Amino acid sequence: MAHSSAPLTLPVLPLDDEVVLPGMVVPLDLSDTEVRAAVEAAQAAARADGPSAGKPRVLLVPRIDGAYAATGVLGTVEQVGRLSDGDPGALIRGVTRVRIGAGTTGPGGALWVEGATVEETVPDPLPGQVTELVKEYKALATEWLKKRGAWQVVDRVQQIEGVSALADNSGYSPFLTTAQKVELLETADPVARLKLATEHLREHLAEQDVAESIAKDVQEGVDKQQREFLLRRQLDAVRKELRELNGESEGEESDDYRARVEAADLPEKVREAALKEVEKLERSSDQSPEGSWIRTWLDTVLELPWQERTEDVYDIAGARAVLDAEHAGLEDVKERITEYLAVRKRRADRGLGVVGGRRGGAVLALVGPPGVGKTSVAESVAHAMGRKFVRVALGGVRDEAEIRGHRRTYVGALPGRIVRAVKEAGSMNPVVLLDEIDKIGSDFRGDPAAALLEVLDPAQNHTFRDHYLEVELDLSDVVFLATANVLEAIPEALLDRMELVRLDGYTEDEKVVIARDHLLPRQLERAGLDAGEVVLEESALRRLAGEYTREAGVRNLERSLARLLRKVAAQHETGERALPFTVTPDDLRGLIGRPHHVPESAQDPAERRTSVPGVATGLAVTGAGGDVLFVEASLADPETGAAGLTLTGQLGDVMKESAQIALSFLRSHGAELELPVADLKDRGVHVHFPAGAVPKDGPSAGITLVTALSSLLSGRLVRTDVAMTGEVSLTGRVLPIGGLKQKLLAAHRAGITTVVIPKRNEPDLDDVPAEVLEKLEVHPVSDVRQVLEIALAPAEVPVPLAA
Ligand SMILES: Nc1ncnc2c1ncn2[C@@H]1O[C@H](COP(=O)(O)OP(=O)(O)OP(=O)(O)O)[C@@H](O)[C@H]1O
Repeated sequence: MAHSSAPLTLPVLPLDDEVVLPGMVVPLDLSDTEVRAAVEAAQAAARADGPSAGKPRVLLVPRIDGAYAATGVLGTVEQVGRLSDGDPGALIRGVTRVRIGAGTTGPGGALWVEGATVEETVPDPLPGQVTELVKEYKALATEWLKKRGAWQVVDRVQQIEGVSALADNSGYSPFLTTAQKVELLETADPVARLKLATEHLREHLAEQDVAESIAKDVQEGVDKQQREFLLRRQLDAVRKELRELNGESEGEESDDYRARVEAADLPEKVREAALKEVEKLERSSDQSPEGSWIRTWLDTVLELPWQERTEDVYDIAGARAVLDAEHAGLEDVKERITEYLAVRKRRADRGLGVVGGRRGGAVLALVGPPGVGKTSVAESVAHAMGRKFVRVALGGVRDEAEIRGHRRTYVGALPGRIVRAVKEAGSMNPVVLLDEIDKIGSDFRGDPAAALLEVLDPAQNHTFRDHYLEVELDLSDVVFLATANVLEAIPEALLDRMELVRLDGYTEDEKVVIARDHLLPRQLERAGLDAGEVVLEESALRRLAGEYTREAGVRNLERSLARLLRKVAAQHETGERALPFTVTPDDLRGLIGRPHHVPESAQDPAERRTSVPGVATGLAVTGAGGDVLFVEASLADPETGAAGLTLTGQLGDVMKESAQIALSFLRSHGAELELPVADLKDRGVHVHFPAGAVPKDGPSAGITLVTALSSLLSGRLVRTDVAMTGEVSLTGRVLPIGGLKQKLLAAHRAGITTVVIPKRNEPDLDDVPAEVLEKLEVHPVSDVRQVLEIALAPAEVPVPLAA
């Protein structure tokens, strides 16, 4: 509430861009003529009024853009003197609002106006809202003052009583604009004025909060940057000193990836990707893990032979000569490889790509037992083509990432083996041997075979994408070869893409030639002996192959030769032996000990495996090539033994079933064969396949099982010199089997002279080397009864039946 009263006439003191509210005390500069005129007029008026007049009075009126406000403040001149800067000044106190009326210019140039003081009324007692308002204003003002560190003023503000005085105190606030202050001046109602003042204060505090938090953020950012900058400077200094200590020159640290990428001969897309990484690297700090990932990646990319390729030698006759020079025998294999090279050459001549698609024969797979020369034949292919050779061992690979790489985000990520192989080769068109492709597995980590399919597929492999590398790699010029021990274990889809080349193993004659022409010269060199210093008689080599080793390949033969030569070299060094030295079969024992493999037929009859009824000799193919395998059968005591069929020796399901079939056949047909099959009724049968640690499977032991059981029941021995292979049906038919060549080679190695084979395998005999067939009496049969006739020794031989 406010109303005007008591007319006054006072000299106007104009305030430019300044507002004084009642209660405020302000110093004013008297060197300003208008101010001085007003003050002097007020002083003169006071003097004229005599001693009771009180302090001189002026009317403080804000003047904005030359226009006076409608309300002013009556001010008393408290003091006249000097201001802090030495100018004459007056201290004026605002007292009360005055509404301005008409004006005239008076003595001394001062403007005199008439006015009426504005009376204010504040409700008493204060309504709750107003008390709250007072509290709020005081709280906000306190907060603001504290922020500015104006602690001494806080108490004064807290002590101000009266709504009007409190509101007018805000006139001191430096953040209020002149217009806002004029508004406060012209708001006569104290409660409304306090509301206004509170709002301004609240707004200002809020603005300040925002500004502060921005400032804080900015400051923190600046601090961090500064810290990082300083640390980097220190790091650089330390590095420099280290380099100096190590005698390196500046910049030798080949961190300059950008220059390296720019200088490298990279395909356009790869260069783009690499430069992108360089940018990332430049942005990242030296120590960040990302930086080190990027460097490893860039190193890999820079080391790949993107534009390197070797010139192909497409001289087919020359290639054949290389193959012949490096390997003895293996006629079929060399033939097949020569054809493969010839087709490649013709297609290359016509500008055609590699033969692709299913069964396209893009990949030659060399299949055969260990040590038959698969790896070394593959290496010869590379020689023959004039290409680099790299071997990728796949045995035991179960993780797709091994082939295709780990994503870069993975800790310790690496490119896959294919990319590593290309890097190792140093050319984009090497011969890559996928070794032991039959030994890849698959599990929850994905299917490596599927990744390999992509690698081998000519339709896809020109844009092979390794997860780590992320840029495409063209594998279409790579010649892929594969090796495997067993065909059955190669994943079907892969098998589909391969052209198989079989290496079944060597005959003794072939081994002798290989040993003489290839293994011996190599091992002589390894032992530091000159060619011709140690010579092995052919019969010595033959015994070495036949009695000291029993294998499809020549790996152990090579080892035995190495052992022998080391021994001779040592003897020569100690003066025990003069060189040159020709090794005869009789020298072997003294040099490398007793032979490990004596043929069954050469054993003392009582020592032979087949010296008791119930044991027959079978032929099998394992991962190590063909082998002879015995089958032992026994009958349990009716009193103590368990009934039924017991099988031991790590058998697969198919083999177990063929044991059931053999037993069922004898149960139903035994009587015709004059076998005491009644024994089978209540006595348990146990069949065991020795070499129990080697897993065995397949149906080809069928006729061996029937023979062993028949021998057991009849008490007739199985002939020691006979071995057999064939599946048997419930009616006694003999069904064909696989791996005939390997089996016959094994039989020959073991000193077997008679073999029984399924009639339907007769055509396979063409693959068996003539020298082996010459030494073997082969009986093709179609019925198991024929087998028994051949294999069981005559009944007259008196042997006690083992219970
Ligand atoms: N026909 C051959 N002529 C000359 N050397 C041979 C012949 N066959 C094998 N070799 C030699 O026998 C050794 C064994 O061969 P290699 O390592 O290539 O066998 P592999 O079949 O690859 O065996 P694995 O399946 O265990 O890898 C090699 O030193 C190889 O040179």
